[in-house]
Amino acid sequence: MSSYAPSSESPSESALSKVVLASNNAGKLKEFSAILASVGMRMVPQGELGVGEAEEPYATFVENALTKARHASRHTGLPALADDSGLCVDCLGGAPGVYSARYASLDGGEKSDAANNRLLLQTLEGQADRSASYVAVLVYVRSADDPRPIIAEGVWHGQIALEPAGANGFGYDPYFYLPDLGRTAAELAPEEKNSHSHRSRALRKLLRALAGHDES
Ligand SMILES: O=c1nc[nH]c2c1ncn2[C@H]1C[C@H](O)[C@@H](COP(=O)(O)OP(=O)(O)OP(=O)(O)O)O1
Ligand SMILES: [Mg+2]
Repeated sequence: MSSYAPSSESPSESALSKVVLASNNAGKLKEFSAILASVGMRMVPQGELGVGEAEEPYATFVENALTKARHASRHTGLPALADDSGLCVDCLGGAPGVYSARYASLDGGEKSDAANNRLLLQTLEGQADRSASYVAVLVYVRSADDPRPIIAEGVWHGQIALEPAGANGFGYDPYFYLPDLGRTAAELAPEEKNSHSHRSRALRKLLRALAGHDES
């Protein structure tokens, strides 16, 4: 099937279906496509267009997301949307934060969700304050050198659980406990996670900003 919308679809659909989603994370891609589908939109994952990973050398989510978006746009000639996200733990001063994907590997371990979760649990052993937030910063560029990127941030507060629970989601989700919901993010159905998550909050803000952008 073509990645591009047929001309019979709405203007927003045909415009956004020519946007590259600048991520190779299968968990993020699933969440983005479900949220976008719920508002009748789709974007093309960069992998479908042969775009590989961008470097993420910066200490802020926004700079990394901007670099990923510019990279995907440069390689495809299309507008691009990127997500840089992570888990910020209060008693660790916001770590692992932008380094969440590399948390264990920066400590000599492997680069995997399992190793990251093991290190997190070990680091928080005996810690009473286990409050944490997921943060997602999304950046949209119309071209690789767009001088006016659109930026949106979403935050989701929770607690780091003592034991993992649930098999949905990805990354730190089995340990990200939501006191209000009484479950971890990995115990939520995908549509429940998408109605609460940092990523969905940021994406809804971004879509609103995008809709109003050319008028402002
Ligand atoms: O909803 C989430 N549920 C669980 N974990 C999450 C979530 N959101 C971010 N995270 C964690 C996973 C990874 O350790 C890091 C993102 O790192 P980040 O560099 O943005 O993504 P990535 O390298 O996996 O994919 P890509 O850069 O291609 O988008 O934060
Ligand atoms: Mg990454």
